[in-house]
Amino acid sequence: MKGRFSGCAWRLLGAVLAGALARWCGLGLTAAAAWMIARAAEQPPLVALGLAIVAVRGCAVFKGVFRYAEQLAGHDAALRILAAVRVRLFDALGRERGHGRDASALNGMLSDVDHVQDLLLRALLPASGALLGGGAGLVLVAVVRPGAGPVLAAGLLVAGVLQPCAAALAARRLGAAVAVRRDELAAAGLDLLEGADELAVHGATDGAREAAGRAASRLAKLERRAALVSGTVTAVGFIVQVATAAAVLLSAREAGTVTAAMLALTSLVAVDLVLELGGAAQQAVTSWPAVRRIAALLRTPEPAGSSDPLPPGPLRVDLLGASVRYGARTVLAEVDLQVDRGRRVAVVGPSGAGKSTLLAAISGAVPLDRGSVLLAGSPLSSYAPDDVRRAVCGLAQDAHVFAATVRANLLLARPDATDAELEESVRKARFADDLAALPLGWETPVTPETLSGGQRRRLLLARAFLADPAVLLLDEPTEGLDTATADALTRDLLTSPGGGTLVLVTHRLAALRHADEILVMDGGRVVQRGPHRALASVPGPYRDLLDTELLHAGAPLDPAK
Ligand SMILES: Nc1ncnc2c1ncn2[C@@H]1O[C@H](COP(=O)(O)OP(=O)(O)OP(=O)(O)O)[C@@H](O)[C@H]1O
Repeated sequence: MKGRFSGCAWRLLGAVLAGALARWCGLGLTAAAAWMIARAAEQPPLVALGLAIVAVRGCAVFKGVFRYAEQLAGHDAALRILAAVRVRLFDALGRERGHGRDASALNGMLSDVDHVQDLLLRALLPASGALLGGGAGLVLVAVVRPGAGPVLAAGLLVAGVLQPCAAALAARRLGAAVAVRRDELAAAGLDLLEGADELAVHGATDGAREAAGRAASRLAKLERRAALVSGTVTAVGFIVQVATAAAVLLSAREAGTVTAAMLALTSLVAVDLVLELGGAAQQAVTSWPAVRRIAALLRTPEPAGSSDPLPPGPLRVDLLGASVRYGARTVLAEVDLQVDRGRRVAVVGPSGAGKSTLLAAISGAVPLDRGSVLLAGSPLSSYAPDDVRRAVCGLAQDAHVFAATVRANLLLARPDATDAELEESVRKARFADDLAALPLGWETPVTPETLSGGQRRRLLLARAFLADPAVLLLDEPTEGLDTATADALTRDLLTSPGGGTLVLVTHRLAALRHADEILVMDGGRVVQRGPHRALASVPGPYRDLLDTELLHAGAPLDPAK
């Protein structure tokens, strides 16, 4: 991969060189043309203009050739770099597996990659061309008329430093504000489109439309301001350009009309070249944050070269002071957990207690802020990520049903599963009746939209059973089932022989008397732990949850029995 980047560096250097040559030809063309026109006014013999004529033709031709070469080499280098960055980005994403990224975050990342291209083609190449071109103009003027050199240098300084700084500042301030307003408008538009039915039902369509209108006018106002600032910066650049050329003309007037005209026009072009720095600075400011995000992601450490093999059968899981943070918020706080091989642990607690996060921490799908996860006594990182993925999995809240047949959706977990194993998995997951009702049975094509929430969950549960991992993590597997079926399924999970080590997140407590241990979580912490009988017999959060469940079921509050 390094070789691929260094190959791109050479191409990029070639593009910079071609860009510089194109600009030097442009300067040469202007200087020669200006000299030729001014000299022609003196009506010399044609032969005196011969060299200038050749120079004008030559510079004009080569300017186009070099410009083309610059574009070709620049785009070639940028596209190669982009391809290499994308490959590395997907590798890095694979390594950090999930880590709280959703589809829109991934889309954002891919558009970040496009900024790498913008930075190269719209900032780096124009900036290098501007500096090399402007510098060459200065050298030419200073050599022909040393006195005019400082005058042009002053003009170049204003055009090449102050103007880009002003442009960058405006891009930074207004660009960020415009992005916020654009998001606001997009969100308001989406609300109007996707929530049209609900808005109509509640008579809130006009209000939502007005909110979107207000967001649109706020954006338009800001964009007008941005356009005004950008126009002002461009106008100032133009004034600096003309003023510099006039000042050079004045300072060189004693060198004769021909030389003075040539120097003035050369200065005009030199400042014009340097003014490209304004656009380059704007682009750099816009693209830099995205490029930094990409660079940070690419720094995700490569997996260790060698990895331990995972022992066969159910595996022991240990969490040692595991903490997870999302931004400034701690959602899992120093959780300790030991689950021996083949043991079955249930996790309960109110919504937002951190139960799903705990499962994600065990599987390594979210990075720990502090603490560690051990699998069979060794840190997760000591095993190959693919081995961990296969050994520690199950049913996550955001598990996906693929647009394929029921059979294909299940075989994804174990392509070599027999029909008997497939049938056993759907029976255990209570999906058999749903399957029988499907028009083509196992061969029925399904999508996330064609199944009900409960059916989707049961199909995914069947897939988790079929996978039969060494550590089975189940997040609310009984969601969408009636309470009797849900309790029967939970009881099966906790009592049937075989299977891997189980960590089960559930909100139904009725069948938990069969669990080896129950963890009660609240606010990211384990607030109570123990077997059902012990927890149910003392006042505390578990007893409260149990009382609530029994009250809802209309049963007497005698949970310890
Ligand atoms: N990707 C994320 N970014 C930011 N905060 C998150 C993210 N995922 C979860 N959280 C927050 O972490 C906390 C714990 O979430 P978690 O999903 O683990 O709770 P839970 O106990 O499983 O809840 P529920 O029973 O409702 O599924 C919640 O407050 C949630 O808002």
